[in-house]
Amino acid sequence: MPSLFSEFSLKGITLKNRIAVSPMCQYSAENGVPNPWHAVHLGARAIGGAGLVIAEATAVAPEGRITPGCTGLWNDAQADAFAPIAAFVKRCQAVPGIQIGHAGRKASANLPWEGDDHMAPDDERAWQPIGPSPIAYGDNLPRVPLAMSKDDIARVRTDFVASAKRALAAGFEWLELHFAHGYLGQSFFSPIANKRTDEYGGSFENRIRFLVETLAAVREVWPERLPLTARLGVSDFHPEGQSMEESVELVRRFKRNGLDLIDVSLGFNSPDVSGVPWGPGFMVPLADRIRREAEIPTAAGWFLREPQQAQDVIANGQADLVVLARAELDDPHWPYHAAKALGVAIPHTVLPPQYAHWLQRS
Ligand SMILES: NC(=O)C1=CN(Cc2ccccc2)CCC1
Repeated sequence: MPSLFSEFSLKGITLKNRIAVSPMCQYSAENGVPNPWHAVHLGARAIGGAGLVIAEATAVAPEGRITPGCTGLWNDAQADAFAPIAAFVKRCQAVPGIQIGHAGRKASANLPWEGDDHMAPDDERAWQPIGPSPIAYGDNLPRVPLAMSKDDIARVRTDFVASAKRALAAGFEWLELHFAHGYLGQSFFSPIANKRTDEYGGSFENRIRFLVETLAAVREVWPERLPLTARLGVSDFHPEGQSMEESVELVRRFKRNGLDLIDVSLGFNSPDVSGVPWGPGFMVPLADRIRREAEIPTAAGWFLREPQQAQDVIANGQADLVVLARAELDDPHWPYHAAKALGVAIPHTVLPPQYAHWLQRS
């Protein structure tokens, strides 16, 4: 049995395979409420055989959305709308996960296919982005964020806690804190975005404070038996970005504060991505390093598409899970097709009986 299709147990949860559907923004919600689009988007990939299906970056507060189309868990109506979606994913023997986050200075943007840029400040849909410092991301996201007060920081931390409780109530069994891609959590860690002179900026200890405090607060309400994870940009591949040494140490602190797995990604704190070594599996070596040096289960993503490539990541012990995004948009049955490609004995068992009993017939 290829290791890509081996089980993975973490706390009280067991994944039937190592394939995770990445949290992918659908920009299809109104007032943050998921709808049939989200049910079919996530449900189709649960049917397709992934072991873990993670719902998109879901805002802990209205101003934490990337765009007006993003989902939220800042109220109970949103949680109620997520419940049948989580239940369906579970019915397909996949684990229902959700990523919660705050877009920080990247918030208040147009949908990617409607500009992918900050909405004009006088756009009736727009709102004021907030962040660690009054420093704009730049390029397509030029708005200068309002520097957060200590009260703002405390409020957003409690928003994360409240959203985690709603995720639990909705039936999610895997929680991922969004601390990557230049959004709020990532930006506090980044020397590029965070120029604060109080205890939330400057030194490494100060720049990780928001992330560690938020993780610790969420851990207190997220059941011990369920995995609490985080997606972290471990590098910006940028001279002014945080070092890998700092990222390894931050993950060690996360682990000490109850993190069960780290999903390794990019920082995206600067529009200058000229240093990023784009290419097949280019983040796998960094995930491998985090896994070994912080001694924590790890998920690896970015440009993973071929079955053998994904199989090698797991078989070589470079990560415990592979996270697929575009590969799963391209093919919701990617796990089934990978099982066939990798010679799994009865590949159709990757699919639910409604499909398998026909596909097993020649
Ligand atoms: N919610 C997220 O984490 C998103 C991540 N993205 C990946 C990405 C970021 C930067 C460049 C390419 C792709 C696209 C937009 C939404």
